[in-house]
Amino acid sequence: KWHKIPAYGVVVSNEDALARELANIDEWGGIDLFKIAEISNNRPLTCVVYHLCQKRDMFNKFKIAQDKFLAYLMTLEDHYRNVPYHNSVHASDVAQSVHVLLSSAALDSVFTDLEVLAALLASAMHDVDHPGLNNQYHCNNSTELALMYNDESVLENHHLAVGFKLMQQDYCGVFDNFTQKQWQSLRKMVIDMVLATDMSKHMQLLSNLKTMVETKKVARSGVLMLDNYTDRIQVLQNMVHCADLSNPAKPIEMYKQWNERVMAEYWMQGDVEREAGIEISPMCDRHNTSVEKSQVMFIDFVVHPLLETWADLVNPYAQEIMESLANNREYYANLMPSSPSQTGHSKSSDEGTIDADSSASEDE
Ligand SMILES: COc1ccccc1COc1cc(C2=NN(C3CCCCCC3)C(=O)C2(C)C)ccc1OC
Ligand SMILES: [Zn+2]
Repeated sequence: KWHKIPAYGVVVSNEDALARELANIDEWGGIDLFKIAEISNNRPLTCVVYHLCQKRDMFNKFKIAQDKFLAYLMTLEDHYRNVPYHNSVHASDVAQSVHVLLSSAALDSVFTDLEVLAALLASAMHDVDHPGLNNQYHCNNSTELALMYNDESVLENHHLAVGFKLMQQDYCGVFDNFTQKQWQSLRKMVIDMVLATDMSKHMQLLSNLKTMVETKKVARSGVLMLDNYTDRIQVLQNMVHCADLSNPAKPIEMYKQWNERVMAEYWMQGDVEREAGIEISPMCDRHNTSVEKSQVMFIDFVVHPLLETWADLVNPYAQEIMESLANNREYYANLMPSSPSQTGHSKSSDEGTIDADSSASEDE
């Protein structure tokens, strides 16, 4: 018997409320993923990604069986853990943020449908089965995962292995109608994007993006011209990376919730390390972290440099994102004990800086 698929993929008590929450899905910060998690019985990833694929007509373009795609999304979502930050709400946030970045006028018709599908799929699976303990923890303790992946992008390799393994299950045969060429291209792009979410690759990614901005070719219509795989995948990798680090550029109420969650997860890791009598990772010690200072430094040394470069690439179509980031930085700078908020992005005081390159190997 043909089972009717619910409008948003998931059976919900109040479909109208879900429809309302999803109405502004095309806008930056336009939807509240926490509310969507509540309404969808904690299936934000399934309903957001299913809805985005419907809006982008992916099922017809690639002859994807909707029931199998839904089964895959549900199984993928089931394999996100109930950790404070790296759960399926974060993945749904990254997917929606990528959807908005992809829709930038500077990227109009730049990417193929296959590349768009790959970016959405990479976002959906990019943190699956995240244990709430970062790469540095796994490497320091030679955990099973660190041994499996020889300390190299340990979590990111694991997210990919789990995300693709789940597709092998026959009821998740999402890409049965793909040609071998399509499948291999999709798989390679998803792998390249998810591996690029490893924070230890941040400086390399940012430097590639800066080079692209300096050498960018723009058509008369104002859209970017990307004529080889290296350039195309670098823009896609940076897009997913920007989405992954976009919390500080979202409406303050949502940003504050993400901040509480990421601190909770880091402090839990610090508790595990303290219990085990091992060195507590930076930012993970609940007894001496300045929440506001962490945010200002995260923005000044990691998020602003990245989003500013992205804004240059798609100029002028990311001004709203940059304004939101600047407002949110002031919010936390004003909350910082003692120092009045500084204007602009001056170097923070000499208590050391965050070098995403060195310490970042610890994360994601
Ligand atoms: C240095 O910032 C922090 C330290 C500890 C707690 C919070 C912060 C600031 O707030 C956020 C941070 C992250 C992340 N930071 N990093 C790493 C951390 C190590 C230092 C340098 C590289 C960046 C990550 O990998 C993720 C993406 C998970 C994500 C959301 C945040 O806020 C909503
Ligand atoms: Zn992530």
